[in-house]
Amino acid sequence: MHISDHPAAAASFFKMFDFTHKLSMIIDHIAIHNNIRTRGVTVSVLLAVSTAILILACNATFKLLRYYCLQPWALVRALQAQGLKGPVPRFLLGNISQIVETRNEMEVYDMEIGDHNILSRICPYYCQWSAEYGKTFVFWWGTEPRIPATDSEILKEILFTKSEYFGKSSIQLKGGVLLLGNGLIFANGTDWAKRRQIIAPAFHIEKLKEMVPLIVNCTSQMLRTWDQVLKTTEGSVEMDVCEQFAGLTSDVIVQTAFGSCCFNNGKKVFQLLKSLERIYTEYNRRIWLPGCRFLPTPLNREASRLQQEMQGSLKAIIEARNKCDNECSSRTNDLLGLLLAESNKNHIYSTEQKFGAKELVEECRTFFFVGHETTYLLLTWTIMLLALHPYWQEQARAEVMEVFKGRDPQADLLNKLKIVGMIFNESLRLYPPAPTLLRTALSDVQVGSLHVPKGTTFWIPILAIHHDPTLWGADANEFKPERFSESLGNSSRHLLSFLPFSSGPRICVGQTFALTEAKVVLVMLLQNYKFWVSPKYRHAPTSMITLKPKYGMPMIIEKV
Ligand code: HEM
Repeated sequence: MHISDHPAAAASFFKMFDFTHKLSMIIDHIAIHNNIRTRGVTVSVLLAVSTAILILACNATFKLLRYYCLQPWALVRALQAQGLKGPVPRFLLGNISQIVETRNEMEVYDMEIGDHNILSRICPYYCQWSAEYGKTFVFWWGTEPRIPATDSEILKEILFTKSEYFGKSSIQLKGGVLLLGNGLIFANGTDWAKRRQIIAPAFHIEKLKEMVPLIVNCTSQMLRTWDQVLKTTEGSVEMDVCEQFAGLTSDVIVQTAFGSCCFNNGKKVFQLLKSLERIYTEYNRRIWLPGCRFLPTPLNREASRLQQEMQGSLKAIIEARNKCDNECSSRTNDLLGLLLAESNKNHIYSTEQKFGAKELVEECRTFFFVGHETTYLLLTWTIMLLALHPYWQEQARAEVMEVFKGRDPQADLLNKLKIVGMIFNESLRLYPPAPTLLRTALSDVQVGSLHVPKGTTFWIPILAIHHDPTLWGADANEFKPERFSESLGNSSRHLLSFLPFSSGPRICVGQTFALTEAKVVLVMLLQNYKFWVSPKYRHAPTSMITLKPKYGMPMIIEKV
């Protein structure tokens, strides 16, 4: 256990240091008056240091004991007293080992291509436990109790009516910060409200419209390279579209959110994120005891080196943007422009709400990750579904041809794409890029008939909700875009059955950005190419933070 792993222990260390100093001065005073000295080192110093070490050790032990034993034990009792059952947790690990083992077992095999019943593969532990204990049970992620929430009335309370009682826990922060950064996505309370207020204007619909030509430009560059490859082959080519879309969406987020002067450093950040993702995957395959991540193992050392390089590249982006020429400074309303303006302000906010250089770096890191990862996955799964369903591929192409008549996509016409919208919704339902959500009670709160103690987390399995036959019908695992023929607002179906972007005040801030980008790219793809699934494709969806195809998405591509 490292001292920095536990902020409270770190604080007590510094208090103790101060205390040692004062104690040593008092004892020194007594020692000098009584003439007690041993080889130049006063007895007082030795006495004070050993007393301080003892007190420090007791204090830290008590805090660790409270954090890892007493608090979880109190939570177990409070939840059990209300009749909540669940799998038996192990000391410190909770049910992590069962989760990791069942997931690894399922991933040994590939699925049939065209089989969209992926819940039992992605969340096998949930299927097993919900069959055994019913809809509401409790399992443990380390020392954090997690209660699945799928009922719409409960979801309404967590995400809307009582959302202020919920936030992100320190365990979630520790798990995700490696990739996602400690930005808006992990903030709580007034800190979250302040950050959201600064960031939201960058995603205003009018701002997004200005970004469409930039997205068209980035997509054209990708398609030019595809055309060049196609010229050298006999009319068709095989390509891993997952890799292609990852590159494209990273170019788009750098250009639209950070400015063109950041391009090279932006590329570097994405390479580093890719390496960090490999490490994160490796971390998730193992079972970790608290503090293990601070041991100097080769994996931990590599993670720390990459983290440092990442901080360096992000700082370079911020410096470059600060010095940037007119091209960038005219776009002060993009994401980085807004963040820089905020951090350059003379702050009237309390230290807690301060938006300084550190916050700026972390926020940029969040946007680098979430700004491209989820959108390239939406595009990847959508192309797979269209390749498997030529009827819908043709319907979508016909609509695109009718609306744009072969021209580049324009912002004002994008909302005329009804069929394309239905296809994206159905793709987000079957393959939600963010398959689960977590909401931790920041104080005691009543939810439905449950008294939820502070520290309890609701685990919202978006994937399970989206595949639930009681909500979506017996054909819930089939690709049927016609389900979304009514607009979502008019649909009689409960809004909380479809949560790809979450809902309530913490709904994805980049939702419209992502859908605008995805539409522009899909329009340009359908105008130019036809898609078939390659015989090399292995259907093996896997989930770490996001839901992705384990072995990429090789596709056969042909000119229209
Ligand atoms: C298909 C694409 C996307 C999907 C499916 C998606 C999904 C989500 C979900 C489910 C959440 C809630 C997470 C939670 O509360 O734990 C979320 C939050 C967030 N998303 Fe997205 N997202 C997408 C694209 C984007 C893009 C393009 C950006 C930015 C450019 C973005 C930025 C964010 C941020 C900053 C949050 C945190 C919001 C807050 O807590 O106030 N997302 N997203």
